[in-house]
Amino acid sequence: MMESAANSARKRDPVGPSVVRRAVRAPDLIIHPKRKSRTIMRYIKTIDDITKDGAIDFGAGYEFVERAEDADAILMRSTDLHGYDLPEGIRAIGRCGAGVNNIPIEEYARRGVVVFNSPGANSNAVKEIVLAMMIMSSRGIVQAMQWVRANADDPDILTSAEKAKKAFVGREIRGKRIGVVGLGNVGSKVANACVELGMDVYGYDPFISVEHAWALNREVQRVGTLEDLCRGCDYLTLHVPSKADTVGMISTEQLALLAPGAVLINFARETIIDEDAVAAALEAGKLSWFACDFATPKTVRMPRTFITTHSGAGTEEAEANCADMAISELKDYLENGNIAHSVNYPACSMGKARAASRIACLHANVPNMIGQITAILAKDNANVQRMVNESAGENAYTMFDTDEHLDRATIEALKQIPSMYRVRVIK
Ligand SMILES: NC(=O)c1ccc[n+]([C@@H]2O[C@H](COP(=O)([O-])OP(=O)(O)OC[C@H]3O[C@@H](n4cnc5c(N)ncnc54)[C@H](O)[C@@H]3O)[C@@H](O)[C@H]2O)c1
Ligand SMILES: O=C(O)CC[C@@H](O)C(=O)O
Repeated sequence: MMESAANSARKRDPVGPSVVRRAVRAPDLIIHPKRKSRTIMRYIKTIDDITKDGAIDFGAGYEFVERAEDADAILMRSTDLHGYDLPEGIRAIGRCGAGVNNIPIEEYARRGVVVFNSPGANSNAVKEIVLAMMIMSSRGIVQAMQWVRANADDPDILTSAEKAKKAFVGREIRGKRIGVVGLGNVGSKVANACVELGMDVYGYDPFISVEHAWALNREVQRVGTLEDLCRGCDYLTLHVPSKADTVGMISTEQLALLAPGAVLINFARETIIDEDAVAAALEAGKLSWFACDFATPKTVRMPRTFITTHSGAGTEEAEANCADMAISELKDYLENGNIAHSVNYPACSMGKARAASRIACLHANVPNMIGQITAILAKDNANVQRMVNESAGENAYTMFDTDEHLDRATIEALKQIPSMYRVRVIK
């Protein structure tokens, strides 16, 4: 399958979604005794334009549907799902991108819906636009271009430009101090690139992963507090997720510590900064420029800003990388129950589902779940080939292969275990 969701839906459904016909649904909730002879189709609902040209490729055995009610999984980008009426049939969500503050991930976990993201898949795109913002706010590039356009009718513009150019004199970034808040996929790349550009680079990330710590250039100096990071910075760039401890983390106190005329760059989320404090710092000249990916009613009214349309990940490469990663995560989960890069369930893999049957249980991370599951299996005299149990925070995942198909009553009994959110009959 290689076509846009809209095209696909149009072909099957010329008069509207109500006539969408379904082939055999994946056996998650219903056991199909004869399913070997029937084709299993899985259905995907897309939300947002996943790629600019609409091309998304799930391969054979998948179809796009218009209505979420008809889908097994959702593939999406930045639409806010808080308050969205998620249909019961949705088992997974693939978020093409890093941030998941637009998805109620804990609520969905308790409904047995696994949410995936695509960590790192767009990080190079963000790094590049952040570097562009640093340079644009250091040199009068945009202003010079505006001057040229405004004076396009001047027959002697070559000479006039020579006189005008002193208004656009800037400064170099080499040798300047930059603070990077958050040293994950984006922040570590920005920090390393700034070292390459000859900057004095400081980083702050109390939760840095081992992988990113290893990837960091040794010249990046790590500091223990946000305040130490901000002190004396000519540039401050933000690369943290939006969550309780990061909302409003850049406010009057942090801005006051920056060097006079510093540049603030926020390509993380609009919530990370206190907008009133940033506006005041711009008015007072404490900040020379504010570059930001989020056009809010307040940011668009601030002086000396470069504001983009949440375009940090807006490259063909990043869109394709994010879609590829999210699609392969969704497919492995729908077909085999394996979980990689989930933001609300633990990673878990048992490889391809090859035994007669594979069952996945999504449940709370509470004592005696495995005991209750195995007791029910014992009653059915089921022989378990392999079983894996993983947990992450409040949620846990138990997956097992059996020699024979479990009967319907056994599946029902598993579903009735208290704190069991969902039971999937994958095969
Ligand atoms: N503008 C865009 O288009 C765009 C694109 C990608 C990511 N983003 C945003 O940027 C964020 C970062 O992206 P990423 O891919 O680097 O994510 P990531 O998860 O790889 O990195 C985030 C880093 O922030 C660190 N962190 C968490 N809480 C922190 C805190 N209180 N103080 C300091 N560091 C903290 C984490 O330890 C982690 O290393 C995303 O969550 C998203 O909101 C925006
Ligand atoms: O989907 C996008 O365009 C932006 C995604 C970006 O904000 C992210 O968090 O990865």
